[in-house]
Amino acid sequence: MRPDKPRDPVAGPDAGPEAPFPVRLSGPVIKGFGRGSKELGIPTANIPADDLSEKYPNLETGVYYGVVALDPKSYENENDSNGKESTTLLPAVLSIGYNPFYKNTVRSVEIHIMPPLTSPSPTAVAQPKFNRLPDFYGTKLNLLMLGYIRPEFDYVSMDALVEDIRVDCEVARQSLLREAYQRYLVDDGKATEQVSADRKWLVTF
Ligand SMILES: Cc1cc2nc3c(=O)[nH]c(=O)nc-3n(C[C@H](O)[C@H](O)[C@H](O)COP(=O)(O)O)c2cc1C
Ligand SMILES: Nc1ncnc2c1ncn2[C@@H]1O[C@H](COP(=O)(O)OP(=O)(O)O)[C@@H](O)[C@H]1O
Ligand SMILES: [Mg+2]
Repeated sequence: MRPDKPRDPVAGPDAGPEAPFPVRLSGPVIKGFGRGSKELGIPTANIPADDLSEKYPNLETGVYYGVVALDPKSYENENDSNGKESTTLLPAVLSIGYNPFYKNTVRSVEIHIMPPLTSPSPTAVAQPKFNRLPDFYGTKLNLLMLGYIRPEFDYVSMDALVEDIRVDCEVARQSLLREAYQRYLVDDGKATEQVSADRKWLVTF
């Protein structure tokens, strides 16, 4: 169960991602158990977890934040109205694990894509409206994980799970708004070679 104590507003060092981050994951968006949108009102794009243990044998289960890109060849976003392919980088919060509340027996990677940091946050309020995009099953997704938020918990109720995910969205947002993290989303001209290489990886499909 979740420990009964207040949550930190940000996660990870202000100076920027600390080892093992950034962690790169990618894969096609697959079907999950169909609970995210229907039961929780929180859509999560699931990607295969198969190669995790080989690529990152020490990666803990838990909740993380980072940046995602969707392959523009199969996913059109609002910047594509002129027919030109472009890739938008978006903030994300995700869980990797067994969803103790649902007692899954296989590990899953579930990514909730949030609105751009320049838009008002829909989860800053007690009655949140989680971000919803047109479906993009089958689209290739690149994810750069930048920090760890918390372990996965079981909960006394679905409302308690939803409230904790709402707070995760806010923690992810506040964490990514810090300069050393925001530069993965927006080119501020101050990116190091490593940050530029990670940004380039994100938009390469
Ligand atoms: C940010 C975030 C945090 C989550 N934390 C937990 C958790 O602590 N415990 C849990 O059982 N499930 C957690 N989940 C997983 C949800 O239960 C899961 O997304 C839901 O079961 C939808 O599954 P589906 O994609 O297979 O439909 C979390 C999901 C997200 C996006
Ligand atoms: N903000 C979002 N973040 C992630 N996926 C979203 C979002 N908005 C819409 N989707 C779509 O919803 C699907 C996930 O919904 P969900 O109810 O979790 O179903 P599933 O159990 O199949 O993963 C994603 O695969 C994607 O196509
Ligand atoms: Mg899902």
